[in-house]
Amino acid sequence: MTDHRLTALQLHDLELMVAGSLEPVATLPSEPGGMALQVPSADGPVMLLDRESTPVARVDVVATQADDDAWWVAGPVTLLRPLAAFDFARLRPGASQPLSEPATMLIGDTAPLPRGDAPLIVVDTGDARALARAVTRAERAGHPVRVMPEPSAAARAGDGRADVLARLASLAFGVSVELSVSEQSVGDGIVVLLTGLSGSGKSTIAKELAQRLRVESDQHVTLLDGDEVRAVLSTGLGFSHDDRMMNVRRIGWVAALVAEHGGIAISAPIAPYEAMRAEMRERVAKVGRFVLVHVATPLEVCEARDRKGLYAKARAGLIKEFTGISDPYEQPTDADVVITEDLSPAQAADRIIRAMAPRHDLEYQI
Ligand SMILES: Nc1ncnc2c1ncn2[C@@H]1O[C@H](COP(=O)(O)OS(=O)(=O)O)[C@@H](OP(=O)(O)O)[C@H]1O
Ligand SMILES: Nc1ncnc2c1ncn2[C@@H]1O[C@H](COP(=O)(O)OP(=O)(O)O)[C@@H](O)[C@H]1O
Repeated sequence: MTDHRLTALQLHDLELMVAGSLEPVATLPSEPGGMALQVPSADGPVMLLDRESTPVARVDVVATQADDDAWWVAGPVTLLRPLAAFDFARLRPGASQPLSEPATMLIGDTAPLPRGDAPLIVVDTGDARALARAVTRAERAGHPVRVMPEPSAAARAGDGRADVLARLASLAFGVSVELSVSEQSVGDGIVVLLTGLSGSGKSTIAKELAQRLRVESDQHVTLLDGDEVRAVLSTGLGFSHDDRMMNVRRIGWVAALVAEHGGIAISAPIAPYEAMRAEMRERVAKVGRFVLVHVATPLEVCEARDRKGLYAKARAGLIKEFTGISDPYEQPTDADVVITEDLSPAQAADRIIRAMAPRHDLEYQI
């Protein structure tokens, strides 16, 4: 007897066999479909162990194929005990809720959601976090959702993967299946720059935005916190024209790096000068998208808020070169989004998210 610890996808194979969507037979890799098992020896039956090393099924080997110093084995699979529950069990094959058709299957982390409330099929690739995010995103958008466990055969199918998944999903859920495909590329990175006076609400909105995107987007989100930037990245810099230019240049450099690697960077410096914002836009445009958000709370409102007492000090001449009082704030004329003070931070985040997804604005449901 040989033990074989199943991979996440091979566990899906068993799940589909139990649900009746896959033949209950292990196959050789040269045969289409089924579970292909490579084991160190081909003597006798193979015991299949789950992720906790519990024996869950047995393969009675009827065919073998040598491969370097291992063997591929094939034969009927017998389930020995119920499989441990999979994530979102209620949505998986075998849970037998009828689905209206046609259903759309999302392939890839950023596949656009269809309009309306058409049923969606999310693929479980074995990444629990990605699955949770995809299901949450689709359910929040009001779609009935089912989860299709990716079988090992789909992963082996190369370019044919999407077709294998669609065919099996159609079988598993009894509906015709359309595909919505996306593959994330480097150019998907985004930099959001929130600019505005001190106290305008940049940090509050930036935090709200980061929180929302961490749930709704499949991209990694980096919040370049203002205080942290000044304390670490720009330590030693003050508020002279040149120091501010350098501060925002550094923020732009880090943010562009995040975008270059496919992430979302959110930054919220005052960024008072047109030239520094243009420089950041130009730098980011080479690697991803740049979204300029003007938090346009008027000076009187910011000054009335004066949370840190800085405006009072600036008025009293105790702080020199204070933006809006004794240093200029050059109003942006090229903002992608303008946030007025009548919007709540949540409404402001909504607007920004819409502006971030111009190509398929239903990708982020608001
Ligand atoms: N002279 C002067 N002018 C403007 N702001 C001042 C100044 N001195 C200190 N502070 C505090 O520093 C925060 C602004 O830093 P930033 O890095 O965002 O500014 S800049 O983009 O480099 O212009 C800003 O914080 P926020 O209120 O969060 O905007 C101020 O609290
Ligand atoms: N609609 C609003 N949007 C954002 N902040 C608001 C709003 N209304 C009131 N505030 C308050 O204004 C202050 C803005 O501070 P902050 O977000 O730190 O601004 P900034 O980062 O631009 O200096 C916070 O105390 C926040 O609670």
